[in-house]
This record gives sequence, C-alpha cells and structure tokens, in this order.
Amino acid sequence: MPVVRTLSKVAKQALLSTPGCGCQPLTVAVRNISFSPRQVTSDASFHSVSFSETDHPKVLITGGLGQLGVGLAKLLRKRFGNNNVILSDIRKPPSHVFHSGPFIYSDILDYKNLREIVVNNRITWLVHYSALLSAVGEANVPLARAVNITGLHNILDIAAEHGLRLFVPSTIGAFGPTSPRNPTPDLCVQRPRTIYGVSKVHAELMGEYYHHRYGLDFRCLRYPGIISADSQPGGGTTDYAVQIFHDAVKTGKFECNLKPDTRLPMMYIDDCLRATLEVMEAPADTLSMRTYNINAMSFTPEELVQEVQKQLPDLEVTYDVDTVRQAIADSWPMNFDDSNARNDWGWKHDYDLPELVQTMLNFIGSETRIARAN
Ligand SMILES: NC(=O)c1ccc[n+]([C@@H]2O[C@H](COP(=O)([O-])OP(=O)(O)OC[C@H]3O[C@@H](n4cnc5c(N)ncnc54)[C@H](O)[C@@H]3O)[C@@H](O)[C@H]2O)c1
Ligand SMILES: C[C@@H](O)[C@H](N)C(=O)O
Repeated sequence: MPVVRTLSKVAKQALLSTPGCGCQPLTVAVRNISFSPRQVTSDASFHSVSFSETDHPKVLITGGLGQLGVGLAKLLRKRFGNNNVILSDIRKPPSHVFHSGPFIYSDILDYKNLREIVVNNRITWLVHYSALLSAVGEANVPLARAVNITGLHNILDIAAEHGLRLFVPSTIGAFGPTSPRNPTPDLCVQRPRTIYGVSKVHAELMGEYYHHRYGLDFRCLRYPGIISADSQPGGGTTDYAVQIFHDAVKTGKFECNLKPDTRLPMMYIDDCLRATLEVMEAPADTLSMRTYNINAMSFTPEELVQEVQKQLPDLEVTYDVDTVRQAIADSWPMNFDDSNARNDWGWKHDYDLPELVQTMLNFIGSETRIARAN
C-alpha cells in the first residue's frame, strides 16, 4: 500500500508540473535555441543570463543531502565563495549542514518551485544529484521512475530555458550484462537491467540530445562506486565498500552482502568531487564528448578485506549474499576505461586502494576515538 500511496502522490505532483498542462509561463534563454523545449507563449520574455568568465558561477545542488552533495558544496564553496553555492533537498538538513552555508527546500518534481529558485537566486550552474540509487530503486520502481526520469525532465527544461551549465552524474550502473565488462569503454552497448540504470542511460541521452538540439551546456560523468567516510551511501550496490570501514573500526566484524570475488570499479569521494569540478570548469572545446567514464581503482570484497586487514588484522568477515544486489553487481562493469576523460580534460585520480584504506581508517578511527572520549 505505501508504494501505491507514494505513486499516486508522485503522479499528482508530476501532473501538476508537466509541460502538457499548459500552465507554465515559458521563456527561452539559450544561445542557438530555435525554440524552447517547453512550448513558448506569444508574450514570453527572452532573458539571457549574462555570466562572464570572471564572475563566479552561482550553483544549485539538488539532492544535496545524500552521500555526495555536502562534500561537493564544501569544495565548490571553497572555490566560489560560501554564498554562491546553494544546497537543496526535500529532507531536513542536520544542524552543521544548515549552518555551513545556504540551504533551500527543493523538490525536483515541482517544476515551478525549481524555476523560482533558479530565477530568484540567479543560478548559473546546476548540479543535479537527486536520484534513487540501484538497490532502493529496485525496491520502489514507481518512485525511482518519477524522481530519476520525470525529475530529470524538469531539470533539463529549467537548465535549457535559463541557460544553465548542467551537471548530471551517471554511473557504472548505466551498463548491463551485454556491455563489455572488463574494461567497459565510453561507447558500447548499454542495456542495464535496473530502473536506476535505465534512468541514467535516459539522462545521458536526453542531456546529449538537449545539447545538440538546444545548445544546453550538459556535462555528465559516469561515477564508479563512491567511498566516503563522513557521509552514508543512499542504498546502492557498492555500499558494502563504505560499511566495511565503519564495522571494522567499531565492532571488528563485517558481514558482506556481495560474493568475495565480485569486482567493481570504485573511487574515493575526494577524487569524485574534484573530477566533477574539473569537468564543469573544462573549456567546452576540450570536451569531445558530453558523457565520460571516470575511474580510479577496481577491487573485489576479498581484496578490500585483505587491504583492511593489513591495518586491522583481527577483522572477521563473513558473507551473506543479497541476491538483488549480487545480480546487479554481476551485470555491471568490472573495470572502467576512462582514457577519454584522461586525454580530453586531463582527468587523473589521486587515490588507489592502499591510500583509500588508510584515509578511511584514519578518518573513522579518529571520529570513533573522539566519540568515545566524550
Ligand atoms: N554514491 C555513489 O556511489 C554514486 C555512484 C554513481 C553515481 N552516483 C550519482 O550521484 C548522485 C548523488 O548520489 P548520492 O550517493 O549522493 O545519492 P543519495 O541517494 O545519497 O542522495 C540522493 C538525494 O536525493 C534526494 N531526493 C530524493 N527525491 C528527491 C526529490 N523529489 N527532490 C529532491 N531531492 C530528492 C534524497 O533526499 C537524497 O538526499 C546520484 O544521481 C547518483 O546516481 C552516485
Ligand atoms: C554505483 C552507484 O551508482 C551507486 N553507488 C549504486 O551502487 O547504486
């Protein structure tokens, strides 16, 4: 029943915000746009965002309270100034996030709310992080479809109409069992078997279509599984690679939900966020494509355990395989070919497996020592 209730709520919101209702006052903004992606009214005003290279961008991050958004806001605020980066989400921010810089409520299914935020804050860059990840997406397909697909349509239209530079992350999950898996190149068969993957292929194709059709400055990186110490993953297949560090430090025991030999591409969060900033700042003429694989390392649970046990030899590991996650992982890339990102805009990762493990254990270890002392 909760699924049905959520679906009808989502459907109502979606209906209220779809272009088909004809209730949007519409604008066209972008260079090279012959007409707006949403129908243009006869008295539409034509704004163009003047954003000179010397100005700092004014950034909005959607879905900013998940694993990646707070860290990205911190990085972008350091570069562009605190007030130039607005975090948004539909959840209530913890106090330290609320007090660290601008935060605003934004539901990406509410088109008018999004447009108001973009207009009132003179947003020039939009980083679209809202999504349901692979495992939670399979648990609630209607909601994943609404957030990841309908929500994306709102984002694309807002970005095109207001001349924004738009970043949408994709994922290793945008590939499937018929893709080459070791390594997976940028351009190959993409037939994912999750709603998450399907929605991300859709996002890649729609973003590229809007780029060619309307001149939208769309930029997209396919992230591997991201590993972070101070933020929790939101329900994906790669979550085990974060959880192991917390359990190893706190209890000395870890139960892994993937088989020991499941190889997946992974990356430390600092590399992921830096890549995001770098591709957003890359001169357009260096981008031969609009969607790039990025990678850092690739490992199995067994290899990760061995590396953690070099620091914590008493760590005990058992395996209790989650069949949904295992099936997803078995259809994803084992290694990611990111040579185009490296050649085009100079992508280079800093963290390999040993540095990742050391950094995670240092961070979680010191946090745990502080918590125990208080
Ligand atoms: N974390 C990873 O390993 C990883 C890997 C590849 C790609 N990505 C992509 O990066 C992005 C960010 O990932 P994350 O790990 O921070 O995700 P997350 O699941 O931790 O956070 C997603 C956020 O979206 C918000 N959200 C859900 N519905 C919303 C709505 N209707 N309106 C606004 N916000 C809504 C949630 O409240 C949540 O805070 C996602 O698009 C994800 O697909 C992440
Ligand atoms: C890989 C990525 O997209 C996410 N961490 C997931 O597992 O769903």
